[in-house]
Amino acid sequence: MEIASPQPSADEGSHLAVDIGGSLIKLVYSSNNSEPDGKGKQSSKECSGVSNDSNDYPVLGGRLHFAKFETSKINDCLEFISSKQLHRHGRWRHEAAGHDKDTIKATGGGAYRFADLFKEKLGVGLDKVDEMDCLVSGANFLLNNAFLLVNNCGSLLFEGATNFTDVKPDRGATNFTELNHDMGQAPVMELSAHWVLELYDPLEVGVYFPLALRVLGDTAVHPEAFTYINGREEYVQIDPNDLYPYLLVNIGSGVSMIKVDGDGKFERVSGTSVGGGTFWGLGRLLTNCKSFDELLELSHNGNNRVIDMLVGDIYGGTDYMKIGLTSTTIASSFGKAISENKELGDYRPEDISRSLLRMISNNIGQISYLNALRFGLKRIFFGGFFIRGHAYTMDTISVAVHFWSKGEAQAMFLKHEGFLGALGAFMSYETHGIDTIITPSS
Ligand SMILES: Nc1ncnc2c1ncn2[C@@H]1O[C@H](COP(=O)(O)OP(=O)(O)O)[C@@H](O)[C@H]1O
Ligand SMILES: CC(C)(COP(=O)(O)O)[C@@H](O)C(=O)NCCC(=O)O
Repeated sequence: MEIASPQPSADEGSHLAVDIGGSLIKLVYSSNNSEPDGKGKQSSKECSGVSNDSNDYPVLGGRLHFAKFETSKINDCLEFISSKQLHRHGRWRHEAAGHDKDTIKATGGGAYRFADLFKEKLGVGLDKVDEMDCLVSGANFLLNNAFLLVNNCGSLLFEGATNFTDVKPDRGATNFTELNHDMGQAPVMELSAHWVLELYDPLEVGVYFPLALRVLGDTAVHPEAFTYINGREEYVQIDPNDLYPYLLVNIGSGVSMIKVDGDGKFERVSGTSVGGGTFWGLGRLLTNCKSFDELLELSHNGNNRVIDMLVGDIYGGTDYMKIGLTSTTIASSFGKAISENKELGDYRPEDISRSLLRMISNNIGQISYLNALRFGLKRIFFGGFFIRGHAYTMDTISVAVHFWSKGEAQAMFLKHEGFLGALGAFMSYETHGIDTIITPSS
């Protein structure tokens, strides 16, 4: 039976795309209003029964919204779509254009698995888009557009920053001109691109909320890729003329490694079944954690050396430098568990979580490096929700890539890590509206 839904308001979603993976459902949808989601209406966080976290991304002429749900809670996701009428807008647009398409773009295995459920509950069909195509087009879009911003120094305007003193003065303060700071009006200032990169980090957006980006002269999307070295995120300026080839490693439930040579030009060159599903699945069994976040949180206070067998454990506390191994290098993940007379309950869940996270991240880093080496690729971009911007995960992956490649290959992480597929599906609409969203009105 179809879920009864309220009438949509004029300014809400105009397109919706879904990526239904083994673990999570990702939604990308646009709205025509430039107000942040939740202002005067129900935000995705507030929507009852919805266990998602979401963020939205203010772009010119509208907003792109990102939300995720556990795949096992698909009904919550359907309720969310219905409550916001996200499935209606694309359809109206199609109808207005003379195409009667009662479909929404969908990728991931769930586009097949749940097609009947979408039809039954929402009355829409799923127009399936290939998962690898979507990952690549989503990644290419983000990586290419980040550069446009970098290239447009001096032509950007921010409106609505409530307090300029909140803006970090040590970061490019000399590079902006305050154009208008009348208390009665929204302050407007001109910024250099570098400065915007810092300001526009979604992690910091809350500080400047409500913030709208207005661009004079060119497209603007915030930067996407960053390296994670010694605990520091460094944004990377990527020249679209020098973007390809690269290796895209998507760490979802499983891991896909894709060599990308251009728009729509790619080959899935490798993969591994030891990925995010392994960490969450094995971790849940071993620690009795109730959520992925709890398992990840546990790892913060864990010590992997309690369970991992180190080179020093085997070599009586000394290094094995002849082959480049220090005494603290992990010789065997979880190896200590065989040599001690201990049961699972004797180990702290924190230590188990830490060892597991380290083992899986390190393994993915090494396989990625080998595939980069195989094809002579210098850049590896990591996406997928396993990463979750988590310091230890990114650090382990970076160290694994750096250690083996001796700095020849660079590991980079994508800010919209888990939304590549959904974004790619969104962009597969013939008129997805992204151009109107990010192109400044004259
Ligand atoms: N809230 C969450 N619930 C479950 N898994 C999560 C969550 N956040 C991150 N993850 C991790 O992300 C992985 C899924 O990543 P994702 O890119 O969405 O892949 P998929 O498309 O296979 O669902 C999970 O296997 C898990 O390791
Ligand atoms: C089958 C998949 C493409 C599905 O994508 P996911 O839902 O995991 O994001 C992925 O799980 C995968 O690439 N697994 C690894 C399979 C292998 O190469 O061994």
